[in-house]
Formats: sequence, structure tokens, C-alpha cells
Amino acid sequence: MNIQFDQASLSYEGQVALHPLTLDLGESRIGVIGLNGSGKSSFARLIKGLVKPSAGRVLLDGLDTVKDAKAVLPQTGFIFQNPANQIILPIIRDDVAMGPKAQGLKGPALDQAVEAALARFGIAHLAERRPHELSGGELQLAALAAVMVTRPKLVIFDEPTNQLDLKNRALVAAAIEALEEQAIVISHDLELIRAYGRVLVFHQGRLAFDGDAESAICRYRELALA
Ligand SMILES: Nc1ncnc2c1ncn2[C@@H]1O[C@H](COP(=O)(O)OP(=O)(O)OP(=O)(O)O)[C@@H](O)[C@H]1O
Repeated sequence: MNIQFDQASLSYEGQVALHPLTLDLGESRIGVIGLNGSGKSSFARLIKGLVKPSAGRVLLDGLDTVKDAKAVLPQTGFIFQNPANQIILPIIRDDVAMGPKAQGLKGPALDQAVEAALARFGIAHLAERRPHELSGGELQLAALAAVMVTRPKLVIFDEPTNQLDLKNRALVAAAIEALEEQAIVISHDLELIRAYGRVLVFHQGRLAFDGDAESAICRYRELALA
């Protein structure tokens, strides 16, 4: 999917979170790094249409995230830092079924889609569990299954490994790596984005670097230590 920022900016109550940004992205893996409060989540939320640009436009495959929201926004999935905020229903299977149900799927086709999504992320054995009976990593995988079952073209991860121990981090990192779909990954976990073809560095609401991962990490380190 082609993601285009056209002088898009975002302010909260007059405070600028993202200065006007013009950018074209089409890579299958895009990393986003930067200090706390640098504008990374604002950037991601604009793409998913969770917030509207204060000025300018964000286009996904040429469609405006505000004017064409209905057509374009289902094509993007969003994985939040804390999956507990994302999994709403008491049983994992039901939560994964919610999206395709809303898209009109029912009966055996619905069951099949849910089974396939659970199996895809290796959590078929957790289908009948409640969210509090899952580890942090398993919860992230459940959130991922619930998002990917609706077949988005693009999935955005907002700090997906932030609250995870090394074992769960490895689980989630492997699941992201195996995705066929396009992914944007915001992370303070630099290892996660080290192999990505394109990494954006945000600083004080502006794009401070856009290029290969190694150079992006160097730039981020300079900014962090300045
Ligand atoms: N809902 C909001 N209301 C007011 N200000 C906000 C809101 N969300 C973010 N901001 C402000 O916008 C700026 C950018 O925040 P943003 O969440 O985009 O940064 P971030 O790089 O994702 O940070 P972090 O790494 O801490 O998640 C910050 O100054 C933040 O305080």
C-alpha cells in the first residue's frame, strides 16, 4: 500500500505533535523510532485515521483517510502497545471472531476464518482462554490474530514488545517477521527494526531522518545523547 503524507500535521489543543510532513512510503517493512513524545504515535494514528490531520492530507493508495475513511480505514490494522486494551470480549475465540462477524461473515466460513487466524499465530490451543490467562506475548499474538483475520493490507504496531520479557519478545518478533502483509513498526526496541529497509526517525514532531536502519539508529543515538 502506498502511504502518502501531504503537508499533514497534527496539533492537540494548539500544541503541535507533528509538524507538516510530506512523505511517500511503500516498503513492506517500515520502522519508526525516536524519543518519547517525538511524534511517532501521532504519525501512526494519522495513518490509521484514529485522529484527523489538523492540516494537510494523509492518503492510502490515493484515498484520503478522512474523506474516504469508510473505504480505506478497514485496510489498515493497528496493534496497540497494551493488548489488554484491544481484546474486548471475555473469550479469545469470540474476540477474534468479532471483526469478521462485523464484515458479514457467519456460520462455517466464520469458524474457518477464526480457526485459521488462531492457527496462523500459533495460538489455536488458547482459543477458549480468557485474556488474563495469557502471557503478555500470547496476548499480543491474540490481538494480532484479531486484527489480521479481517485481512488488512497494512498493519501498524505501536511499541509491540515494550512490556514483554525476552521470551515473549521473541514470540512477537517472530510473528511480525513472518507477516506477508506490509507493516509499520514503532519501537524503542532497536533490534526489532534493524533489518528493515526503511526507518524513520522522529524528533520534536519532525522527521529527523529517513533511510536505512543502521544510519537511522546512529541518528537516533546522536539525538538521544545531544
Ligand atoms: N491526546 C493527546 N492530547 C494532547 N497532547 C497529546 C496527545 N497525544 C500526544 N500528545 C502530545 O503530542 C506529542 C507527541 O506525542 P506522541 O504520542 O506522538 O509521541 P511518541 O513519539 O509516540 O511518544 P512515546 O514514545 O512516549 O509513545 C507529545 O508532546 C505528547 O504529549
